[in-house]
Amino acid sequence: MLRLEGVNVHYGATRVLWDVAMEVGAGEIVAIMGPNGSGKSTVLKAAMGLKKPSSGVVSLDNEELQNKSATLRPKRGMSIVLERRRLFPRMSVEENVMLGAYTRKPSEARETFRWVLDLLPEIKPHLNATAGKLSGGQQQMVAIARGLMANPRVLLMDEPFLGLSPAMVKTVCSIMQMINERGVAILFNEQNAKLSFSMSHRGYLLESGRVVLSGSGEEMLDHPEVRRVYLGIRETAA
Ligand SMILES: Nc1ncnc2c1ncn2[C@@H]1O[C@H](COP(=O)(O)OP(=O)(O)OP(=O)(O)O)[C@@H](O)[C@H]1O
Repeated sequence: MLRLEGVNVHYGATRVLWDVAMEVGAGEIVAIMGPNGSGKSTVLKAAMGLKKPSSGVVSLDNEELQNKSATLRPKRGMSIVLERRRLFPRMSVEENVMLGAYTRKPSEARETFRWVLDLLPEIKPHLNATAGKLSGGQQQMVAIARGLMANPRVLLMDEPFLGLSPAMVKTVCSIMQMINERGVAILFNEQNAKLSFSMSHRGYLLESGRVVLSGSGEEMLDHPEVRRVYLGIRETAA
């Protein structure tokens, strides 16, 4: 459904993505893993239309979107949960969540809001609280709720586990699986190889702006390069 083909991105004269090709099928969880600065966030921004590729194709269900405005994506079924949550700290939780529905009719938005609260009951008691007062984990849930308000078929998540406690990582991980079980495909990025690939159907390894490896989550975890460089496992000779 979501496809990137030959995507190149520059920041000024610096090229940061090199012919990136990726695909997210309906109902999949797909991870982009790679070290700091490898271009993971830029891939998501290019997919969402927040950074225009210098060349290449971004398509959703075969409709090319790379030259269209970012505001079309939510209407087509794409939504993003941005890194470090990017909430409006002085607005209430409910106001922040409802911002995710800016392209929807009020009646549809109300219905999705009920669905979102069903899925994320943890935020219910905080709806009137100021978003900036919540813990990091709670804020991440609010950000996810806001992303879901567009009723996406594909949800992009930029470093969803950044700065969370191990317990909260587990919670967010199971929320992502729950969202996925409701039929929403997820493309997310994360620096931890074990976490990325153990919870995804497929994964990509990005290094210096290039896709250097791809495969099922299991294949990625078993790959000698991933094991050696990212999992720190030294193979012993037989
Ligand atoms: N707005 C920008 N202007 C100039 N260069 C940028 C900008 N945003 C990112 N870059 C550069 O592009 C490259 C890729 O950055 P990106 O944030 O996509 O990587 P990342 O893999 O997501 O890294 P991290 O895990 O640290 O978030 C880096 O070299 C970064 O310095």
